[in-house]
Amino acid sequence: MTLFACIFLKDNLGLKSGQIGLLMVYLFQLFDLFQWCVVLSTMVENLMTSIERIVEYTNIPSEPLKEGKIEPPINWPTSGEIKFENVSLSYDKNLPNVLKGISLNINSGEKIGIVGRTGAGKSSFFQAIFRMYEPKGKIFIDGVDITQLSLNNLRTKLTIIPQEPVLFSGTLRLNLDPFGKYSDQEIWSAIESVSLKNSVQSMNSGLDSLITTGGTNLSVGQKQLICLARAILKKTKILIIDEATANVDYNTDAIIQRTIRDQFKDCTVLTIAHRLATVVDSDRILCLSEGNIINFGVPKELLSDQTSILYELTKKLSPNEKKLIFDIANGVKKVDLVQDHVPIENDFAISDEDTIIFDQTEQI
Ligand SMILES: Nc1ncnc2c1ncn2[C@@H]1O[C@H](COP(=O)(O)OP(=O)(O)OP(=O)(O)O)[C@@H](O)[C@H]1O
Repeated sequence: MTLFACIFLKDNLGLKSGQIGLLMVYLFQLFDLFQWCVVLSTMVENLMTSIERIVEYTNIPSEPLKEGKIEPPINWPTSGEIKFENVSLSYDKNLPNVLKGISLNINSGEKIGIVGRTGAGKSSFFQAIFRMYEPKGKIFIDGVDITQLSLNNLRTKLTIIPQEPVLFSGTLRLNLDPFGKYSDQEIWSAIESVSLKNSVQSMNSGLDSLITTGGTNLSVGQKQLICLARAILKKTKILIIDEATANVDYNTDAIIQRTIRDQFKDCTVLTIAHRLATVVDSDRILCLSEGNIINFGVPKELLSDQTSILYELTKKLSPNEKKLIFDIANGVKKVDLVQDHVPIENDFAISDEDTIIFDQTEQI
């Protein structure tokens, strides 16, 4: 438009050809500049959401991590017994209780599966143990009332493997041992326990290989195995698993379960799982519904009771899956029921930058 105006009005405006050329050059540069301004303003707008989030987070009152009424004994907990006495939990004082007066005893070293329909209160049960929200009633671990402990003392003594594995951008070593507490030998031993030793050894940088933010260069199963290695290193007397294997295939689930059985033999392990095969070989199953305990017993007995929640949950399964659940509960070894897995070692490859690149097929 400007070009045509210049050509047709050249004489009227008294412009020379050279001036028109110069005008066009500046005009094109200006277009680029405008485009770049639009790109930058959109980027700023997008990035401002991060600032908004930071401001929001800084306004959240921090938890009093160090304030506690009692100090636990050194090395607490040594046996991992858990006792709930009339425990209720509500997410806000204006909201109804999601755990309604729960009382139970979990013995030292017991493996407990927690099942129930969605919204039954399974995760809330864990929230109460970690005091993410303050529960009413009393929770004892090895005889110590955890509601009287500082959050720091409580949470450093428990380990959780959450549904979404948490990995940081940084080295593999940092992800396994963020506080630099363990020797290389201990870290390697944990890596070996989760079948990652050969893969990590084959990397140029070994433990110093890089993991991208959130572990985006790993599959879900691989991230879970790294989280499991981290839990093995920390090795607390109580391990809590919140649907950690919900998004992995049966074989990876079997590897994780087998590793947990081997490595946490003497620990109390509480596991929430929607996949019944994951928990039906537990010592006891806790069945929750609407924040109440409906059944708490040995899987085999619960499955023979047609009124139990566990039996009810098997009704939705295919005949093969149902048979698998009953077989496991009747003592057929779970690891024998899944196909041999493809070793995870095959899935690793290393780029020139020493970043760990995994096959994204999640076939471990
Ligand atoms: N942060 C929260 N704020 C308010 N209510 C919540 C919150 N988290 C959970 N709830 C409520 O607490 C109840 C129990 O939820 P919870 O997450 O413990 O159930 P769940 O058995 O773990 O379910 P799912 O299997 O779907 O994870 C539900 O009614 C839910 O709506």
